[in-house]
Amino acid sequence: MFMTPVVLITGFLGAGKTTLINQLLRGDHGLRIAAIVNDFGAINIDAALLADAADSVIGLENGCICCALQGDLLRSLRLVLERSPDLIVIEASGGSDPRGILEVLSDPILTGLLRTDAVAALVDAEDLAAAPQRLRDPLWQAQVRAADFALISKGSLSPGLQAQLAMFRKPLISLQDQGIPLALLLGESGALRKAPEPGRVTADHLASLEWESPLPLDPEGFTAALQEIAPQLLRAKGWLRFAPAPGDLHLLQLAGQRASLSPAPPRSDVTGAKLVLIGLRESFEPEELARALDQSRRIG
Ligand SMILES: Nc1nc2c(ncn2[C@@H]2O[C@H](COP(=O)(O)OP(=O)(O)OP(=O)(O)O)[C@@H](O)[C@H]2O)c(=O)[nH]1
Repeated sequence: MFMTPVVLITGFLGAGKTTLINQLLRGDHGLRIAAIVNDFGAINIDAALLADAADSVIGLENGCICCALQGDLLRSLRLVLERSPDLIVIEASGGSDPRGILEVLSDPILTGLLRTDAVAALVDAEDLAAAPQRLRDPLWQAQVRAADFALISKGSLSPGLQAQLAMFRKPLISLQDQGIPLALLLGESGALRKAPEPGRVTADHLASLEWESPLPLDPEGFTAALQEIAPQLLRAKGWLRFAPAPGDLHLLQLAGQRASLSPAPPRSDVTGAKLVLIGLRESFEPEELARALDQSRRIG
């Protein structure tokens, strides 16, 4: 009997999971791929970024599919299976411990319907170089430990970091040098799998804020606000319009040290701005962040 293969993509905030899945969906493999994505914040940005490329996309927001949303994930999987895709890709939020998701995938209700083919962890080379303490983050470690292999994004790891990562005993694949390992992602990595250690790490050390503006922003005010708040942020993403040309929608991406704005396809639900900001709880001040961003609404 055919069992639908499932690929789980995990990795820390901003490591490149959505980017990888987009490339996978658009690849020249002829497969009908369904995607299930889970954003850390309440605004479902990843689902929108993948919507054009997948056979079907289900976005699960406002919670984590490794714990609070386990039931939603199970329902989504059953819904997606009705469409008989060739492959299901699940993007775990950067705040998930993949063990909770693997638990759902082995739920007896799904027995005989799907099989977990690959668990890949994205490892952000830029982020590790700038913040090597990430290697000690229990959530980051849980994501790498649960994976069959690690995909290194955003450049190469220094020899020192490579040696530290080697302690996790996972095959390391450089996306920059080796490209996307389609064979591993599409079915040949099951042999690498070992049962994950029991337990679950939570994302209690992370905090998030959803910030919206009904009005377009002042570009200079926004740039100044972003510079001011950047030290508190691990990740920010969302859509923006600026006052001089409110017809143009922009996608903001901030991951680690890098921020970018790019043109985004039209959306009628964003008249000004819709952003999700994520940081470490110990240094994350939502009121302060909102106050700084509110300033960028003031034009002139
Ligand atoms: N230079 C470079 N940038 C990348 C690469 N992969 C992703 N990015 C950029 O990193 C940012 C975050 O990428 P995403 O794919 O959204 O990361 P993510 O892991 O899905 O993020 P979350 O779901 O928010 O945790 C975006 O600005 C991407 O364009 C890469 O291999 N190289």
